[in-house]
Amino acid sequence: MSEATPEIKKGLVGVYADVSTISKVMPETNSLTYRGYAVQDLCENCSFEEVAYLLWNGELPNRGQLAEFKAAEAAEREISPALHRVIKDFPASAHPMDAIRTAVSFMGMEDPESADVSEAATRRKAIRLLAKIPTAIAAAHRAAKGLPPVAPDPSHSFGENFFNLVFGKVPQPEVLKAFDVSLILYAEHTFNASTYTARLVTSTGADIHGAITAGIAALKGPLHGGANEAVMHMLTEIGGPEQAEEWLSTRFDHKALVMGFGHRVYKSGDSRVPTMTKYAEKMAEVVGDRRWMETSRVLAAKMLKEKNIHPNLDFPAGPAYYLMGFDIPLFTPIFVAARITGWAAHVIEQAADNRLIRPLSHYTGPEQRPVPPMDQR
Ligand SMILES: CC(=O)SCCNC(=O)CCNC(=O)[C@H](O)C(C)(C)COP(=O)(O)OP(=O)(O)OC[C@H]1O[C@@H](n2cnc3c(N)ncnc32)[C@H](O)[C@@H]1OP(=O)(O)O
Ligand SMILES: O=C([O-])CC(=O)C(=O)O
Repeated sequence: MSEATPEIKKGLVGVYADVSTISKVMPETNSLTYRGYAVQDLCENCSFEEVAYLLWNGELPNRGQLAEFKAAEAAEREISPALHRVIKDFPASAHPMDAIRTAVSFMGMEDPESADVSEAATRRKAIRLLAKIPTAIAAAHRAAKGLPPVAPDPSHSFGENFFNLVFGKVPQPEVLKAFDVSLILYAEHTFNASTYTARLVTSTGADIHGAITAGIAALKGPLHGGANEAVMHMLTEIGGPEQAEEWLSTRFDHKALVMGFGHRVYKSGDSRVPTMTKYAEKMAEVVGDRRWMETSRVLAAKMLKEKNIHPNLDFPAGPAYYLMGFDIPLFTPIFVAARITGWAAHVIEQAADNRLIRPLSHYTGPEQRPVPPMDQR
């Protein structure tokens, strides 16, 4: 006798899986707060380091707390000679997301507190991850190009350090500000797929390096963080605003996805897009190349008019990073460098009030049957 099919929430659409005090997405007003502060307000008034502190501690830091936090992060930026050696041996063709996923897993094996899942140890490990992830991303990127790594400079801010590690120099203030804004916007977004992955791993009692390794694997997918790279591949394939309408019509004819559009939660606009677009426009001005923003404008207008689908954060972030000079395969690793803050906040929250995450599946395979002898199969 077949059982009645229970209600299945495919993709867990609309399911509340837990409570959280970290951030709030309000799709009805296209808004987002971190610990109660509007993300736009944080972008205009805070540095990425202040936002990282906020996510991990629940309140913005005062001057002394910020100085202490920045010093703790700056002191942990070096990666070990063993990790440098491993990175040098990565295949040059490896995707940087696979490189940083492997590097974080390696950092877990080296971490002196690897097996300690107490909150105090997890917080110390989170700082080490925040500090070392840019060093590993940049070392792998440069090794794949046959370049030596650049040593982290503890006198640099988080953003300055990232540019210096990748390019060996720090850009002008407008570029640094746009980069910092992108990190703040990418830092946290409730129970998205990668954060939920990190919480699920944490729910088994596993350590933060395991949770973040899994989070990075989930973020790489083109339906999630990988979309910021896909957006730029799409824009370069289109070539310019003149070709954008026709290119999009062909996508519609093939019922193909258009990268950087749509969102599971926001259906009438992603809270972060106006701010990121403003800073991507500034990058276009700084570089003196409006082609990508013009192409984006044509695509967004036609998507809205014909499909009623809005862009998500990856849509303006892609061209912003391109205009800052980053190679396309570095875009999702930059997302990792930012989202480690949100992931770690969720790891800490999950562990503090944990219950193993284990949903049910409704079986629709063959009825129970005996194993036939080999000569009857
Ligand atoms: C930081 C981030 O992770 S933001 C997300 C980044 N991802 C992307 O940009 C990839 C492209 N977008 C998508 O694949 C999807 O919009 C997702 C995965 C983000 C959300 O998926 P869902 O919530 O399952 O989509 P949703 O149910 O709202 O889709 C509704 C309809 O719009 C269509 N749609 C949604 N997004 C797109 C898109 N980007 N291009 C074309 N059609 C789309 C769906 O195919 C669906 O059509 P249907 O009703 O004819 O089947
Ligand atoms: O919330 C989501 O599903 C995806 C997203 O925008 C993010 O992780 O920033």
